[in-house]
Amino acid sequence: MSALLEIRDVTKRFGGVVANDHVSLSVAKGEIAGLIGPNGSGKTTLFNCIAGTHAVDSGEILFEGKPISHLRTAPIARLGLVRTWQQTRIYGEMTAAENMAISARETNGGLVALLRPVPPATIRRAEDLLAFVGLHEKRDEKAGRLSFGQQKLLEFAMALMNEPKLLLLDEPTAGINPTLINGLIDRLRRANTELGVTLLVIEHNMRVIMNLAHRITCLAHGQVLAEGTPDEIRDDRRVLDAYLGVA
Ligand SMILES: Nc1ncnc2c1ncn2[C@@H]1O[C@H](COP(=O)(O)OP(=O)(O)OP(=O)(O)O)[C@@H](O)[C@H]1O
Repeated sequence: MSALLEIRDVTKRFGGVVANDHVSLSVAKGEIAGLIGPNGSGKTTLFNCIAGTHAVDSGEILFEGKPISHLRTAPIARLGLVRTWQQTRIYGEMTAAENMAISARETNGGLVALLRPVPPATIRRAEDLLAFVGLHEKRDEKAGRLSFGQQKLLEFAMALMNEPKLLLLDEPTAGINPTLINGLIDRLRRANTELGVTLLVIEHNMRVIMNLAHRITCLAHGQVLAEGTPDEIRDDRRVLDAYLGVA
């Protein structure tokens, strides 16, 4: 598998805090990669650097072989690299279907595009994706009335609207009840196998990430501590120590 995303020696500081300290990692096209590490180890900062929210202090980030570290969020999203957030970002007063339509437009022309009628192809894709995440029956319900787990599924469907090549998911299962978690894992896997979306997933739930990821990178103190298959990471003493605060 060729590298879709390559992070080369990236450092990001906030004043005296080195949040990412010479981090290198790559995500192959077609894989589900996991990113783990104790609180404050630099996972979200790395996502922000990749997605263009933060400028890196040094190092380089390549997407499909092209440098993207100088680009902002919107142009990066247009290249097919999209992220989701720990907190859901949906419009509660709009219906699920309207949220889907808006997410298609936000990366394709800004708020001005909202004034234009929704193209039939967008409506069809929104319907298909709502069905894909199991929310088709809720399409006309206000998004703010959906359960938290359903809102996360809606947000996932919204992220798929623009046919991302790489989706960065920040704690997709946080706050979701165990029954819905299994459904979400299934949808993430199917997005990977059926829709061809490569995934890079930050996850604190070890059961989820060990189950889902093909390969896992563990950060500690802003640095890459370990990298390997779920089995290798599970058996790595350094990873356990980092979580116990020993490393
Ligand atoms: N905007 C910011 N300004 C100042 N310091 C920051 C900022 N963002 C992150 N940090 C610091 O950078 C370090 C890494 O934080 P980051 O949020 O990336 O870790 P994390 O692994 O995502 O943590 P968590 O698992 O708790 O979300 C922490 O010391 C944090 O306090």
